Amino acid sequence: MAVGVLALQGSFNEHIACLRKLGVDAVEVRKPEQLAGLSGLIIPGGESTTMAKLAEKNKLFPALREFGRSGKPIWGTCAGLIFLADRASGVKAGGQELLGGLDCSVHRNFFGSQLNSFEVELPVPALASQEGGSTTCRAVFIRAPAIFDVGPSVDVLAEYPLAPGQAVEEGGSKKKVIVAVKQNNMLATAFHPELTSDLRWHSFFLKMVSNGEKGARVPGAEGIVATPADLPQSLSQVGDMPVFKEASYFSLEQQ
Ligand SMILES: NC(=O)CC[C@H](N)C(=O)O
Repeated sequence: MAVGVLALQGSFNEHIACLRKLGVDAVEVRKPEQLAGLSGLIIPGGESTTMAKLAEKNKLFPALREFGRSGKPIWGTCAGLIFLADRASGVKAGGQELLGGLDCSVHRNFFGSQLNSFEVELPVPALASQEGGSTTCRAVFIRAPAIFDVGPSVDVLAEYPLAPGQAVEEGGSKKKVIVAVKQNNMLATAFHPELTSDLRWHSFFLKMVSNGEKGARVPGAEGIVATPADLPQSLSQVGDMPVFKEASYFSLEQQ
């Protein structure tokens, strides 16, 4: 079983490393013909407008759409989520091409700029019930999008309760937004599991791939998502990952 990672720009190397840690053949995809023979595809985070331009330049859109239509699993993280969405707001002037297929409305930069990037311990009960382990995962949000609404065949796997006064681009009255979903053969997360050592999202996706997933619902996804009432305890902001602390420590030492 080989899984492709769209390798036009963004965090494709990190996804490939996670797949290899799980013993899966990972293939970099830059051209339409490289999709042949793959059982699943990851579209990484990065910058969705740039990624769309590069995909267009490499004539990838028809082959990517065909890949999704054939029922093969596709997982989009962050920019990859925007790519998969049927509807996107907050896009750059002139718009951007979307792959589509995922029945949701996404705001491209909901949480703001790079300076508004953050990490949280995010409640992920549906993931934990399938993969075991903690009922939260460390979620890294970098210039992250958010999902405002989803169609009836979409399972919501995680929600983010907005902190009071949290700076957002749109929808200031919202109490929570959706940050992880699954619809048939499509999985999407607004955050970056590939930047943490928790491999459960990759393992979750690989189960979709090995099941040749076409339309399964996530057992129990409905009604077990965290509510805003869980916020103080379960959604506390966490500090930078140790790797970031070390990097700043070394750069201070060298000055
Ligand atoms: N980390 C990310 O992938 C950020 C995505 C970014 N908001 C975009 O427009 O593509």
